[in-house]
Amino acid sequence: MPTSFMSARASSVNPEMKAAAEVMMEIEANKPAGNGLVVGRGLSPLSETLWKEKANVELIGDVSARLTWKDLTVTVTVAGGETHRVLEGLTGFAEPWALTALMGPSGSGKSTLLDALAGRLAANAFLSGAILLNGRKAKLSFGTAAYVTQDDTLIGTLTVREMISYSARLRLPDKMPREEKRALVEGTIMEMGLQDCADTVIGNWHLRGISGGEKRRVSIGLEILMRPRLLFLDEPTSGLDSASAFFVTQTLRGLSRDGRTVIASIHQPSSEVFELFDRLYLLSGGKTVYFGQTSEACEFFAQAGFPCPPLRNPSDHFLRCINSDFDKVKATLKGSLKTRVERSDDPLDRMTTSEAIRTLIEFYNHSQHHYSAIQKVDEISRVRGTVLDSGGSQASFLMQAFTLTKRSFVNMSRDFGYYWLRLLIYIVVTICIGTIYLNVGTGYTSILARGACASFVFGFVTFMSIGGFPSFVEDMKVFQRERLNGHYGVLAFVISNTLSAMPFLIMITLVSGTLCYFMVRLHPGFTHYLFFVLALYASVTVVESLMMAIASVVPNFLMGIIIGAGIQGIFMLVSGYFRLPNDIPKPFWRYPMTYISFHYWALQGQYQNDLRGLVFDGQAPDLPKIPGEYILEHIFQIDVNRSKWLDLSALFSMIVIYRIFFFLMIKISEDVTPWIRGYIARRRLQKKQSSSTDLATRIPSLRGYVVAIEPNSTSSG
Ligand SMILES: Nc1ncnc2c1ncn2[C@@H]1O[C@H](COP(=O)(O)OP(=O)(O)OP(=O)(O)O)[C@@H](O)[C@H]1O
Repeated sequence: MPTSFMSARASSVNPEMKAAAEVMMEIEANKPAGNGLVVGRGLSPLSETLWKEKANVELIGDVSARLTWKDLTVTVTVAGGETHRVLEGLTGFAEPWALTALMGPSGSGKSTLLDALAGRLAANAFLSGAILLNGRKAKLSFGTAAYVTQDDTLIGTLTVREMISYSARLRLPDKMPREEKRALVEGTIMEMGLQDCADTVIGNWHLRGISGGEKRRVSIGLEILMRPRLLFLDEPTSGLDSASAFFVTQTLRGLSRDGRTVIASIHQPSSEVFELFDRLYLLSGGKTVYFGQTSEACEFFAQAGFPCPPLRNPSDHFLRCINSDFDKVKATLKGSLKTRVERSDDPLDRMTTSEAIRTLIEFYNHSQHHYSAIQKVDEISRVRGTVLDSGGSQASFLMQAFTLTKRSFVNMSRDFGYYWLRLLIYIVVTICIGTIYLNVGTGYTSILARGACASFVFGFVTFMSIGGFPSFVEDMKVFQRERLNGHYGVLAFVISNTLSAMPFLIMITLVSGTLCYFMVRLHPGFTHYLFFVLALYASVTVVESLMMAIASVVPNFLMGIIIGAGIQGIFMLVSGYFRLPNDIPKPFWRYPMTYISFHYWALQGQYQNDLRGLVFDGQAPDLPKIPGEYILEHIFQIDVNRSKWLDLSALFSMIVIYRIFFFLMIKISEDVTPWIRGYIARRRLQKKQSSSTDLATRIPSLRGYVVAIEPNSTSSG
């Protein structure tokens, strides 16, 4: 038997091992296809039974995902440093061949539980407890698990088919024939019932596109395309009509029947949809009300004293029993409904929902469901299964970079606001510059006019690139969703983002630069024209790169624009126009700020490009002519020994530096930030534990509680 498929830490001929070997032989028979795409069905229900009997063995080769969580508690820090427990001591599991529903009233913690399981908690949340995948601690983001979040972050200018096709090309192996890829895409479109809108654009602020429910189905389709081993869905049926909700849930059930592990939070399923779920996890106020077979939930509620009335949808009944948000309204109406309440045999009419929830939680904690959940979690956790590799992209780096560049280019070319409106504004503004400085000449006053014109072009015209920021923020949102689901790497994104914008930036700067150059009649000669256009292109690209780097840190478009504008304002101040270079206060403003400012390099280069070699009139007709070199050195205080091409190189280097910075910011937020947050969370927990130990030493009766807050803790994120 190949060692990659089996590693047993038990003696060679014990019965456990024999059974495990039988399991592995079956896995071997269901081995994934040779193209590397995991299409195997995992273990059959027969093997599943065998697997259940295993314990304390290492089971390698079974590519299905068994997720367990034990004593999971999530605490968030709210305003004023107060902490608030969102989830409290949850224990449960999710297995292949079973579709698990997470249900509960709004605010009960469904999304938080999914986020915690998927390793995507917010920065102010930290968790304690153990989450294990196949008996091991695992990082579930970046492709190991797929997650369909509540928001549909899609590219509005693409059609449904294009969106799914690009996604397929980004993730499927390069070697897979086009026909097969197309078949997968079409299959997904069919599964999600999107045939009728497959060629309709998704829609954005200026394009009316598909409906909200269709967007939801596209989001789900994008994730089920690769048949992930572990799939989380946050309210996949919200916004869908009952028929669509049924078919979508049926697809998810089909996926689970294929050996995948699927957990979905769901709000208000119809009885038909509800029956499609195998296991139900009911939450209220962050606590478990019920976890067990869906088919046994009604009996559980009946035993707890809350039988589901005939002809009522069980899920409606459960949610009515555990939603305490309207207790106050009920209390107010109690007087007017007195007679009805007295005659009613509904227990909920005779107690508040908070009381009902307390009763149910208490009942669950002492129920067989709870004990068997704990037993099952221990059983699954003991078996150390396969370390699931990232189920993300199987496409090569080049394929990812090429597809992303193409997709981004198509998106930009269709986005009116992104480039076309900007191109129009650039043309209008440069025509204004051209008419104001028309044929500037070489008179005495033109010296100042040329300086002012260059300063306006490299200061304000480049500043207008900030207008692309809202689109960058949208790009970043799509990137974050796709990246967390492992669709492609950071480098491929940064490269594609740089390349795809190039044609538009060249077009914008070529058109506006040419208009400005010839209308103002700057220093004649092709190299002078080329330098001017290249410096303009480099400056606009630096601003784009700077804004993209800001978008990676500040994903809010208003804050991003304010920060970007502030940075550019500071750069302009030290560019050498508003204050001459030698007069800029030292050391901070002169060094390093002038050298960091791209305006400084652009202006220095353009001054040289424009003035060197020209001769200007003196202040009066009888005064001698002034050579450009003299103006450069003595009026604009420019180092004439430095080549203007060096200034241009500095500008191009800045593009590279900002792009590297952009790359690093993403990597830091992915790798370093969670580590720091984890460290802080551990420190906080340790502090809490030591203060509890102090208390317990002083008050012996508290000792038992100290043990209760010592579960092995993991950091958030
Ligand atoms: N990072 C956070 N900071 C502050 N509060 C939070 C945070 N995350 C969750 N909460 C709070 O925890 C509670 C549970 O939120 P969660 O989004 O998990 O609920 P939900 O059951 O998914 O609700 P819905 O069905 O409305 O989406 C809410 O009261 C929410 O405000």
